[in-house]
Amino acid sequence: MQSRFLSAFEALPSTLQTALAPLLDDPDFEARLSASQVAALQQQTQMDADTLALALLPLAAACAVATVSHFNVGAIARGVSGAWYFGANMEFVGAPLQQTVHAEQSAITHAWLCGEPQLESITVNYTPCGHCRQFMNELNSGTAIRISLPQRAVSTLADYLPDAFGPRDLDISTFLMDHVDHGYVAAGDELVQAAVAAANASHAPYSQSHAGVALLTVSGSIVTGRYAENAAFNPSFPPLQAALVRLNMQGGDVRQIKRAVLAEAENATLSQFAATQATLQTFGCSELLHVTLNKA
Ligand SMILES: O=c1ccn([C@H]2C[C@H](O)[C@@H](CO)O2)c(=O)[nH]1
Ligand SMILES: [Zn+2]
Repeated sequence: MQSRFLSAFEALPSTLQTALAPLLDDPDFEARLSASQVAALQQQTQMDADTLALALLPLAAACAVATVSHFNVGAIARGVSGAWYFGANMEFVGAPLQQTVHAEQSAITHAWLCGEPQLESITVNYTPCGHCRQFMNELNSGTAIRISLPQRAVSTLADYLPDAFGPRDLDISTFLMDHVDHGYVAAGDELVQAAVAAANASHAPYSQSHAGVALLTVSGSIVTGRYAENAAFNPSFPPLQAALVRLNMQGGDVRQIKRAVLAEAENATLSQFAATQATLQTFGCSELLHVTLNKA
């Protein structure tokens, strides 16, 4: 079992420990559960889905990298496919606080990067902040997404974010997690192509400044992240942060990043380059290639 899970695992109810042990003992456990794994856990523990998700939260929170606040937030995004995706907050020493990843953003991005088409629920160990409520309002599940918290009745985003401002106010009809392919191409190696694929699936309906990041780790694996814009602009989630979420969920560490590629649409209004470069430098990575995307 990955060391980050050890103490949280030991504090779980014993029936849940028994049911989870084979999954967590897999060294390649990527902090997500397939629909059949969720069904098996429910069957073995006799817990309903909301109870099980709440019980699993300490494991999600154990993925937090809270080097500034030491406040671990965990979230579990539950997809319509039946799969569940862990998320946790990430803080970056040496970078501005604005680069922080919230647990809800982490779980949602994790689900999106794994190809989940839509979310049904999100379970979190603290009440979602205003920024996360706004971030969630970009989703294709709209304000119907269920929000489950410890010792609180399950409500929807509509309850947590009344009188919401969202994509529809700007006449946008493509929502976060909708399947898109922007059809860009660029020449380059495998890492470049991974960044191109990420940009092609990015959500930038407000600026059309589609962007994707690909990271190469010291162990040779590639992790990608897609840019996700928000109707209120500031809660937009940068492509580097998305890749860092995936890296963290896979058990990786920002200090393992060897080389990075940022792929951005040609003549875009916005650029992620300076921010991406600055944040990567705080991890000791100075190898960032900037690739321009053209329509095929
Ligand atoms: O909704 C919230 C509120 C806060 N945090 C994180 C951000 C930061 O890392 C820490 C302190 O705010 O908690 C979340 O992950 N989600
Ligand atoms: Zn938040």
